[in-house]
Amino acid sequence: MTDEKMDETKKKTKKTAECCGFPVSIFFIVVNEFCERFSYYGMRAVLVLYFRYFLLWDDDLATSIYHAFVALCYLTPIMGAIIADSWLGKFKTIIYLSVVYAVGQVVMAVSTIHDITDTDRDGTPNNFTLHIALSMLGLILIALGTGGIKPCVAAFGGDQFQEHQSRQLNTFFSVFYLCINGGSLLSTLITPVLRAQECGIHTQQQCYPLAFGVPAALMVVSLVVFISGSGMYVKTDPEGNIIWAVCKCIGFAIKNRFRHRSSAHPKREHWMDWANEKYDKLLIAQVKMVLKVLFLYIPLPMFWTLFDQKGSRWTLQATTMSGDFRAFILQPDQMQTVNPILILTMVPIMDRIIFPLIKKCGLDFSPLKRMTVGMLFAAMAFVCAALVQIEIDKTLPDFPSSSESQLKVVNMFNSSLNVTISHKDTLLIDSLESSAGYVTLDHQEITVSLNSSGITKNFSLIAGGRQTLIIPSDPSVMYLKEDIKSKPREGRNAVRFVNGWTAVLNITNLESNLEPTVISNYSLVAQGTRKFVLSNGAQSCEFSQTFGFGSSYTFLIPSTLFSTDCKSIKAVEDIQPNSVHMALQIPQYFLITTGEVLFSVTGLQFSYSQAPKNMKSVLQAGWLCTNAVGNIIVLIVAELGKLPKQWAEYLLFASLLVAVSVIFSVMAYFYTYIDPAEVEAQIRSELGFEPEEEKKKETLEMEDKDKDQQNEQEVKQTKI
Ligand SMILES: N[C@@H](CC(=O)O)C(=O)NCC(=O)O
Repeated sequence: MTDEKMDETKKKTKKTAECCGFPVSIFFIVVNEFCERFSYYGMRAVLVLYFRYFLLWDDDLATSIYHAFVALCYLTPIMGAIIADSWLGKFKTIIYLSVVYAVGQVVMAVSTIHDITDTDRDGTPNNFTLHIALSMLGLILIALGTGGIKPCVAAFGGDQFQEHQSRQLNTFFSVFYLCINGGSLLSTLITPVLRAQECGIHTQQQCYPLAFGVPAALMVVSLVVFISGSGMYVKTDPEGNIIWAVCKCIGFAIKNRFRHRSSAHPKREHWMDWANEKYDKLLIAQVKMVLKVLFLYIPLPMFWTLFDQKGSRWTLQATTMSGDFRAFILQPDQMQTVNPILILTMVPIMDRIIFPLIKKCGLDFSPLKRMTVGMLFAAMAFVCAALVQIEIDKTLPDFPSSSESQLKVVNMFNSSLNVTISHKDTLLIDSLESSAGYVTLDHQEITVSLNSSGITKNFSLIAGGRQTLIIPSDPSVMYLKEDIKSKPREGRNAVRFVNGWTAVLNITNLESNLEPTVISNYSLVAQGTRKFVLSNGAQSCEFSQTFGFGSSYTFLIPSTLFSTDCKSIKAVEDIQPNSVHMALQIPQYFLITTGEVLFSVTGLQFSYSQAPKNMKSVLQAGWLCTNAVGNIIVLIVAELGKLPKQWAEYLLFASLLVAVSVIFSVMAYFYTYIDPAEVEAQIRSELGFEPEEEKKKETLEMEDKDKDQQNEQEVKQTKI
């Protein structure tokens, strides 16, 4: 026997150090997972904003690239599993791919430094191509790394347990999940705060380098922690190119079945038995086990399709709600942290109280039943989301349809005006006032007549748009300005000013000085009381306004501005602030998280326990792939399924998941749980093999004897 083989045998029989019944090496693995998930979720938390506000992509492109990246992160586990199971083993795969991951995070952080291409020092990069290229390279490396190590880390953790530690193994998967969510919670809270800081060499900008740099540092820490535990791990070696062997075995079975399709050939118990002619019974049995589980996975992506929308659709829903919790203000994207917070509390409650209680009541709550119930919880979460959406819709403005136009009129003239639109609607508007709300018109070509002065003017409105007609102090130069026709993003407030004063004004928060009679572009301001200082160089005054979430205002500045110390400024509300409270999202978060605990934590354990020893990472990868497919479904639905009402889309998803969970429960009913080790041992004994370890020990002893005999012979020969 070679030294290598002897080492391997020793490794497999190695006794690991234990603490409270757990292998000590587990400590390094869970800390590693905590840091890695911090790195991943921290980066993900600010990614869409980076696309939107640094690379200046539009909403659709930013969302699509974001979901494509998430999908890629869950597709690469297949590659990681192949490398681990057939080439490097889990330990080395985790180390090498973590290096790729850390490099990716560093490249990503570098790509966010605007100063590297800001040659004219105006605060915006001058070479977007370089930033885009670097960030795409960074994201690809991150996806390779995070996805590649994902199936290996959980399976590697599982490998650390001996047979007598099966109870601890289940606890390990729960603790593992807690670490994932601990990392995710902290990073989702911290990185948005880091982003909000200002930094830069030449100009101060939102600090994306810090927001991406900290996750990069955590990834390096994760790698160092993992390497530190090196001496303690049980490292099982790869067992050859198992995936290729499985594919060949399946291919042969199909080919052989096809060749013997005539009724003359007796049927076999399982179609994989058609591989009997060429492949050994053990491999065929292992393939059957894996296929049985993979078949069960087919309906699972639908769960992830719903689950992953908490990062997109639900966050957008939160932007139309009020985040004022009195003691603190919650931003729409921070609402996502409710999920990891609930996970951290619910996993222990489920593990310690609910599951033991169910068991005590004599109820059978097997893993597949848990997963089915988990799906139903997720469906209920979407029903809740639909109900909340209906409440929100009641408070949303009626934005125009694509064939309609909406018009508001602002009177900056020094007396009341009768404004007639297209000889039909007549509006009486006082000086420094606006019409009450928007007039909706089903045509775009309009005539506006100011009855007292006899001025008449034709305008062409934007179809599907909202506009304001400004009548300045000289009504003959009245003009149109386009208004926003959706809620301002991220729960902020859109404000603009109409300058009715006689000269140019400088207003804080506005990009440039405001000419007389002109209306400014929108500026976005956050919730709270905001102060605006207006000055003309010689005089200045300030006024304050308290904003909620998602409102839009036009402030009318009168000619008496400085004589009234800004008090005569008139606020016109174009879009009312959000009035439905974000707390209403808590029930849907609670339901989806309960679903996640039942579905995801159980699925992770199930994938590990039902896989043959040499195919554990393969099944972990298969499990993660269901997540990738779920994200791809989100992408497709976002592109194709444009339902007119958001609540209807939520209900559609809920119904689809209920239908899928019924199918899954039928499939689960026919699934028989197995102990892969037992099945393998049974087949080995049927084939006349002895148990693996015994056999190896015997081989070792026999080889030792052989060596002794050889030595004796050599000695004899030398004597002769
Ligand atoms: N609950 C999620 C984390 C989050 O969305 O913040 C989770 O546990 N995901 C599993 C994972 O492996 O990241």
